[in-house]
Amino acid sequence: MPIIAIQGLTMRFSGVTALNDLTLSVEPGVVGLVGANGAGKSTLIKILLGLLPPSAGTATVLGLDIARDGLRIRERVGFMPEYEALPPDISATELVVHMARMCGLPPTAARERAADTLRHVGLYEERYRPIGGYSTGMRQRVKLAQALVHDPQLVFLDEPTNGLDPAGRDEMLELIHRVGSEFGISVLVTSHLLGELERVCDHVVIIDGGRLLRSQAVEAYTEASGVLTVEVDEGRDLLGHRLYDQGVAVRPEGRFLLIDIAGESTYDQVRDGVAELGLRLIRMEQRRHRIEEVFAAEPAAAAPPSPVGPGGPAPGAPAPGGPAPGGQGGPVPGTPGQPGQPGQPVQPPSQGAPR
Ligand SMILES: Nc1ncnc2c1ncn2[C@@H]1O[C@H](COP(=O)(O)OP(=O)(O)OP(=O)(O)O)[C@@H](O)[C@H]1O
Repeated sequence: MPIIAIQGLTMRFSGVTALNDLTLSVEPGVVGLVGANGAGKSTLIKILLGLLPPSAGTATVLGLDIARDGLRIRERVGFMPEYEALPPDISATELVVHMARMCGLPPTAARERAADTLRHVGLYEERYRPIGGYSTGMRQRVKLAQALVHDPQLVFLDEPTNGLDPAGRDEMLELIHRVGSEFGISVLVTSHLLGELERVCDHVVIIDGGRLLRSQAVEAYTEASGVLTVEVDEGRDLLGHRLYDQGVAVRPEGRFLLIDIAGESTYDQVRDGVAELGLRLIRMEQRRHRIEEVFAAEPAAAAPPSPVGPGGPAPGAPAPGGPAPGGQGGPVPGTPGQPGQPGQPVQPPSQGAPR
């Protein structure tokens, strides 16, 4: 049974349509909800919690109707809001115990659950310090702890990595992964960065302007491409030139050669080339797409690759064709990069982007 089922959900504010006829079904697991700023993510969460009545449409959360069962939904669902309103003068323990009591836990159980939860999020040592002295990363963890303290079946995390440095972001993503895998709690996590959710989610939903763009398993976004990544110990350019002379579409990228697969013969040509040149083959594998490549800007995506060979880029020069396999990826061409942020801000897909 889906944990969230949405049918024709529309939310109009004066002059703004935040959600536009959204229909979506979400199965248990760790699910990413990705969209640019203003795409409608927070509005959707508020509606699903039964806090905001939609202009049109229906939805159920854990089988409960958002129009009738808001209170019961909020008993079973934890919520980590995007914006913080944490009281600076009290400790994490006081706040999280208070939230547990608000959820109906008796005093002793509330204290025990709060201590456990603060340990899980890595705040156990600091739990008696006033929140006002916490770093951004610690405050995000307090927000996560209060969302988990009543042992929900499902948790909504709204931009949990906001404001975190790369190390803090990695730690938060690891925590989110553990919430899903170790605690068995389903997660709906929002982000405006495609790349970071790819690492922790089973499924990613992409919305733009309140409309659904895509909803599918992460593997479906990252399916194998028609490009072969080849790495040799030394002699990358020797091999590249040889393949180019044989009519193979080949281009350098970092220490790799990227080769368009024309069929089984491409593998044979690479293998024969490596053997005849006496090189040591380190890797030959079909490259997988990264989610953000699906949304790469049209002009760059359409640019013809430069071959290795006459007129091609100098060995070692940055090559077109996207991020290095297994890397974090550079900025989408034509958009400003976000220093220190893995993944890309979501770009509305260009006209020709696959859907
Ligand atoms: N209470 C409101 N009154 C008027 N407009 C609103 C209200 N709440 C949200 N909006 C508008 O609805 C649209 C969607 O906002 P929402 O906060 O859901 O987006 P988001 O994807 O969560 O983005 P962000 O991460 O920037 O918050 C935006 O244009 C926003 O300005």
